[in-house]
Amino acid sequence: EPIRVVVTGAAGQIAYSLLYSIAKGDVFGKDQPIILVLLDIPPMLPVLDGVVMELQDCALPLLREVIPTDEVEVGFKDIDAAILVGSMPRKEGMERKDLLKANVAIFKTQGAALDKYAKKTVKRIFREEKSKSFWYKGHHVLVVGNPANTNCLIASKSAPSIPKENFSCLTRLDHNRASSQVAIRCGVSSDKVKNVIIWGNHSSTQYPDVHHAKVDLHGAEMGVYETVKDEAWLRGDFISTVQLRGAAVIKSRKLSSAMSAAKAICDHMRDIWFGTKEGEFISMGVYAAGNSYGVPEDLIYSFPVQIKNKTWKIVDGLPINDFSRAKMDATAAELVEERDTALDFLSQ
Ligand SMILES: NC(=O)c1ccc[n+]([C@@H]2O[C@H](COP(=O)([O-])OP(=O)(O)OC[C@H]3O[C@@H](n4cnc5c(N)ncnc54)[C@H](O)[C@@H]3O)[C@@H](O)[C@H]2O)c1
Ligand SMILES: O=C(O)CC[C@H](O)C(=O)O
Repeated sequence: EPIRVVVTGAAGQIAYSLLYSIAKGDVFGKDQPIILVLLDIPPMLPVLDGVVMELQDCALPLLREVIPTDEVEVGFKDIDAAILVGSMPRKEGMERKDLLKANVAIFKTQGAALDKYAKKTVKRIFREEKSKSFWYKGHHVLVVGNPANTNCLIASKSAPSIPKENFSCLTRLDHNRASSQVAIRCGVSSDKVKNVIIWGNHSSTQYPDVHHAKVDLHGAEMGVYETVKDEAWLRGDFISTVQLRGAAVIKSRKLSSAMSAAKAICDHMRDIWFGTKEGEFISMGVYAAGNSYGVPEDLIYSFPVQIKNKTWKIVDGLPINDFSRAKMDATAAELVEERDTALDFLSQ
């Protein structure tokens, strides 16, 4: 049976890099037929037609149907996975939270539409509770549009019939950036670095943490701190490079990142579908309720996560030193402020 995957902002630049990878089986598997639903706003329908033509012209065997639309009831009907990209990107000099007013309304509307039209698949979700950790099976809504954490929280709050655990936001791009910076520094390929963590907000307050990360150096697994042997870099330029990378790409390209964002979306969704590797964790923004790190509960906060049977679980019990604690709290404080501002906008 084909699965139905909706991508919003389908006429935009991230979607242009993303749709081919999804349609050729990089995300949901090489044997999984797909119906791609492309949602954008009415003025972009002519552009969507061009995207449909190109997808057809790729002659991809797994792609059974492409449905372009500007209607949420068509876009979200019976979906198995939703990738919510559609929104405004920031320009040079803006912070991601400057997009809050413009974008948060989109995610409120789309959360409500998911609640209404995506119900059939949502009912297939079941929930199993294990002490403090929660495991869920089900279909997934990934929020990419910025400010991604707060948009995700608002979409989820606007979809009360969908469990919060079926929503996540993209911090995998930051995770990949952190892994790659460490790999370059150690002179290894990026697949030799595992278990970096992005804590908190997909913003310049995010905390890229390598205290628990490992590098495979010629077959020997080593801690990143002991391998890099440069605490000043790890606590200084490494962190700021990852925190400010989005802005650096905009400054250079005059457009926000798209190829790397699309790759990160594929990594994120593939891990939801197929699980994370044994002994490894990845970063994603998830609902903070029940976390063991003292992060305020009513936030979408990026944590280290392991995924099995399409269900994610925050990795508990990692020791947190004072340096990390302060940074984790600072990014949480920003998220609290963003949430309250967003709720304020939406109530006006
Ligand atoms: N979380 C991340 O890591 C990450 C990474 C890169 C970009 N982003 C964000 O992703 C978003 C999209 O970036 P882009 O470069 O593709 O932008 P873009 O401007 O190229 O494309 C955005 C598309 O969204 C469409 N759109 C706007 N409102 C919509 C709505 N209500 N419903 C459906 N579609 C709508 C636009 O018409 C446009 O086609 C931005 O907010 C950007 O900041 C997030
Ligand atoms: O706003 C930006 O920073 C650009 C898009 C994305 O969030 C990124 O991290 O590259």
